[in-house]
Amino acid sequence: MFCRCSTLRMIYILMGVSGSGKSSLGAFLSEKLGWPLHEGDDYHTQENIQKMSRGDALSDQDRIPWLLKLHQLLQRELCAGSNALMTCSALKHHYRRVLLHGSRALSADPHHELLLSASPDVYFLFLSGDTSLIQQRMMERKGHYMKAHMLTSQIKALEPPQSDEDNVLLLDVSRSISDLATDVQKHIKQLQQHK
Ligand SMILES: Nc1ncnc2c1ncn2[C@@H]1O[C@H](COP(=O)(O)OP(=O)(O)O)[C@@H](O)[C@H]1O
Ligand SMILES: O=C(O)[C@H](O)[C@@H](O)[C@H](O)[C@H](O)COP(=O)(O)O
Repeated sequence: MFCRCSTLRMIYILMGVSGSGKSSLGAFLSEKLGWPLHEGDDYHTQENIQKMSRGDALSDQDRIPWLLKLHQLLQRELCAGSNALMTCSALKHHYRRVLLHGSRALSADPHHELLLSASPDVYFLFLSGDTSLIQQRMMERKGHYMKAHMLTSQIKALEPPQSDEDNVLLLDVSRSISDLATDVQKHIKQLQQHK
């Protein structure tokens, strides 16, 4: 259950395929806003990391326990009344529901109204754009277990947020990190005005 209090706080989940810029934008925003950044990849099991390092895509079974851990972390931040940032690929609609609603999303009817409604204070920043640009950046990225050829399976798994997910800000990966951060800051201002 999400805590509801009157203090203004928000959590952004930076989502998108590997190489889309989640960590880069997350680190930039964390520095600029002074908000903590939780790197979703830090919560993967060793088995998941080893699997991805071997070049195998994760399955739903691999990801669900990871998403439940991230859900708990989100809840702790919300209950503490903190602003925070989190990176998480959150590739599928179901994964985003698990992040927002935890185990309730596993047992409930997927079309249940509760699960389709936006969760207050939690927004997704969806980094999306040209596949060849992302692939190029992954090839140039040094020392990461996720190699560029894994992008194909990431894109195959991706279910871009549709209109029933109205808690999403779309960000184009071709833009500079500082321009993307400016858009996020504008979004924060708009939310503050409407609180
Ligand atoms: N908007 C951007 N402009 C230029 N380079 C970027 C941008 N976003 C990410 N990169 C670069 O692309 C690579 C992948 O970004 P990263 O933040 O690691 O993605 P992710 O966390 O989604 O896997 C990094 O080397 C990063 O420096
Ligand atoms: O759901 C997944 O398949 C993983 O979470 C994946 O999307 C994630 O991208 C990797 O953990 C690599 O990490 P980077 O996103 O930092 O490349």
